[in-house]
Amino acid sequence: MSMDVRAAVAFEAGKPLEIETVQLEGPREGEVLVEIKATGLCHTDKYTLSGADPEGLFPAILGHEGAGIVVEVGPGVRHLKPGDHVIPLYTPECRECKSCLSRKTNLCTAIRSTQGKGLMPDGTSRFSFKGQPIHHYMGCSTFANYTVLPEIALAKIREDAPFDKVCYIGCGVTTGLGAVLFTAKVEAGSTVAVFGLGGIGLNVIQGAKMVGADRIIGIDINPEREAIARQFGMTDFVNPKDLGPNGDLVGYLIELTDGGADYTFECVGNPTLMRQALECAHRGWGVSTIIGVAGAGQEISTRPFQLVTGRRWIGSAFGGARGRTDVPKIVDWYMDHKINIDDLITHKLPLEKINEGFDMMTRGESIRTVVEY
Ligand SMILES: NC(=O)C1=CN([C@@H]2O[C@H](COP(=O)(O)OP(=O)(O)OC[C@H]3O[C@@H](n4cnc5c(N)ncnc54)[C@H](O)[C@@H]3O)[C@@H](O)[C@H]2O)C=CC1
Ligand SMILES: N[C@@H](CCC(=O)N[C@@H](CSC=O)C(=O)NCC(=O)O)C(=O)O
Ligand SMILES: [Zn+2]
Ligand SMILES: [Zn+2]
Repeated sequence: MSMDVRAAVAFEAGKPLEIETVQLEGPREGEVLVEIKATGLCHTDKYTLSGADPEGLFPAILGHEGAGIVVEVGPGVRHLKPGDHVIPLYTPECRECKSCLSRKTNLCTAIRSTQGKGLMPDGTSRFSFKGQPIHHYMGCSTFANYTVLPEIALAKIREDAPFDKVCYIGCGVTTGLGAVLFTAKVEAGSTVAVFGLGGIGLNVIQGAKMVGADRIIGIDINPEREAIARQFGMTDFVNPKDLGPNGDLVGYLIELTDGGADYTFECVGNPTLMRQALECAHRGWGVSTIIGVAGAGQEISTRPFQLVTGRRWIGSAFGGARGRTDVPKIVDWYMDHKINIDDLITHKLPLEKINEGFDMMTRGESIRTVVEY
């Protein structure tokens, strides 16, 4: 049986999303139908819509930062029931695959190949429009008021958590906090440099403050980001534009930190900044974590000497978090006022105005926009 749902459809790269009524089939074996109550707009959605994502497929229903309620479960679903509150996981946690069992990574491989093709694990799509299939996106497709996901791609959360806030835990909050806590494992007393103070970078700052970093340096070309970053724990702000057209950002940061930062994070998706973030990490022990997603064909480079002399270059997806295990805990942190989400959600829109949310992101006016259904 299929149902009508409201969705913002990405028909073509580089074109605005179009609000349409599309058809959604019910859940099959191991799948769950979820009513999405709210979704955040992440830079990654904009990146894929732009056409820069080598895995980008069209038409598709984008969105991967949602929260909602289970409506129906398919055969074989063991851990969820109608009425449960959930957060969709673009990084699932099956607890059975080689990656999950390794305990070395959060990158569950159980359904990654079909997810990357915009399909459910059985190789088909549940969405269609005028009889033609529409691709799923990152296994989530939260820009629709109902969606279907595999059970292993849903974190069950407490029922008193507000959807319009905790949806952000579905990507940005977990990515930023997790990169500090689970990937880099920043210690108290550290010096941290954060490149890019958007929806991800501000959560890196929040995480660094949480673990007791002494000094937290924020780097952004948007001067509007200074005040909010200071509110979240940034101690020093650097606008690379203030250094002039030939400014030496790396040299400036090394001097500012007496030899380099213990930990640096790239939260923009710009290979030049990735190099700068590595090179301003401290000789001998500095760790630089790439979070930003770069466009198709882009590559990173540095002199191998930078690594020979003890800097380490690592990356983090979904903050290294194991979604079904860690996301409910992060929801608890929010409910216990241990983390601040409210001040990062700067705008709320109905689905019909979703393109305005992306326009504000492009102009640097919003941190996170949330669409409430
Ligand atoms: N690895 C992962 O798991 C995830 C990666 N991402 C990626 O993280 C990146 C950031 O995402 P959001 O914070 O949502 O984006 P955003 O658009 O909210 O923030 C980007 C920030 O970077 C700043 N910026 C742009 N160019 C800059 C430059 N040359 N120097 C310094 N600052 C600059 C902007 O002013 C803005 O404040 C994106 O590439 C996104 O795709 C997002 C979520 C998860
Ligand atoms: N599809 C892109 C890469 C996109 C990417 O790196 N995604 C991140 C999450 S970004 C969230 O906002 C991620 O978790 N990647 C791991 C994964 O398995 O996709 C490309 O092909 O370059
Ligand atoms: Zn995201
Ligand atoms: Zn797995």
